[in-house]
Amino acid sequence: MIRNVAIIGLGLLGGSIGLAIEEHAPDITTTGFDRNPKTRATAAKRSLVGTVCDTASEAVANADLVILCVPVGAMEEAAAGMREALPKAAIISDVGSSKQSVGEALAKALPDHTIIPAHPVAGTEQSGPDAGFASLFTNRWCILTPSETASTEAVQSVSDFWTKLGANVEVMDAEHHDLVLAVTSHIPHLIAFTIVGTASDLEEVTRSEVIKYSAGGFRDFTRIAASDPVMWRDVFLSNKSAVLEMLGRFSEDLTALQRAIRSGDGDALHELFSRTRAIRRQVIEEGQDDDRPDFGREDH
Ligand SMILES: NC(=O)c1ccc[n+]([C@@H]2O[C@H](COP(=O)([O-])OP(=O)(O)OC[C@H]3O[C@@H](n4cnc5c(N)ncnc54)[C@H](O)[C@@H]3O)[C@@H](O)[C@H]2O)c1
Ligand SMILES: O=C(O)C(=O)C[C@]1(C(=O)O)C=C[C@@H](O)C=C1
Repeated sequence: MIRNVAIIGLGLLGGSIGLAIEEHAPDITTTGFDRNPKTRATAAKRSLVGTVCDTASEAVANADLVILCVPVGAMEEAAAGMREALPKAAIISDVGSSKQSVGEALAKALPDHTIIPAHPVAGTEQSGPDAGFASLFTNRWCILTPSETASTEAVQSVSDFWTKLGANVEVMDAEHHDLVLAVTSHIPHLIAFTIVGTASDLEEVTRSEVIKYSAGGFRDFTRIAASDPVMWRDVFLSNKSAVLEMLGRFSEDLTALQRAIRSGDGDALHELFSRTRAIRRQVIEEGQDDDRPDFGREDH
């Protein structure tokens, strides 16, 4: 039974977890720490957690669940920094977007603790302590990637915790998670970063034209391409092999499309676009789309 949760990193994810606990599980007490003093001040002002602490050690001292909500590349350092202050029975979890390297980093930093890595597949392009909101995880997947030897009670506790916050929980092998998320999240972001970068580098089209005519598809790409640079740098560096594997497949398919356009093969284009349209319809039918008008969450 989880009663005290410590949240390390009080940005979009950490703040949203704090607010979601307050809304859905107010009997759980929350403490939090962020290494940025300005973030700590905003977190206190917005009451993202019950107590904002000045050190990670203070934040974790009474925790039975510690959730690391820092960029993937900062997980090991953040975990090692609180080692001495951690209660022996505390479960350590995280929200990192890649799982294999984070699981390894946490196990290395805290070899004597129970580690249950997690990835709530929910977010926005916003970051920082002003960006969090309580409903972020409602009806979203949260994927747990425990090692084969992890305690089933600890997996159940973390699963129950995320269910309380409104998420649907799935348990998966970390390697498989990284392959799936490479294609459903990481490469889509890479494509958005690339296309927005390409458009802004064009000599024949002015920057003001790019901004002025960004009403349709490109606008959606600019939202994704506005995502946090530190977070995404770390995602690509930590999920290198799965991203490169999926990028290889993507490049082959792109080359085939290039050939179809060059040779005027309308049937090939029509066949692909019909297939992708059917997938979109399935995504909507299965409730994986929340019909945000421009896929944005500017209203939060
Ligand atoms: N943004 C998303 O859409 C999304 C969705 C799911 C998972 N994630 C994952 O969640 C994690 C956090 O992402 P976010 O969007 O909340 O980022 P964010 O930038 O909003 O927040 C991260 C916070 O961590 C703090 N921090 C960095 N290093 C620290 C350290 N050593 N100790 C204490 N605090 C530290 C930063 O000051 C910052 O406030 C990342 O691992 C990311 O991959 C993000
Ligand atoms: O909706 C968005 O803005 C997101 O990018 C969220 C998104 C995703 O790709 O689905 C981004 C990274 C996370 O690890 C999980 C969720």
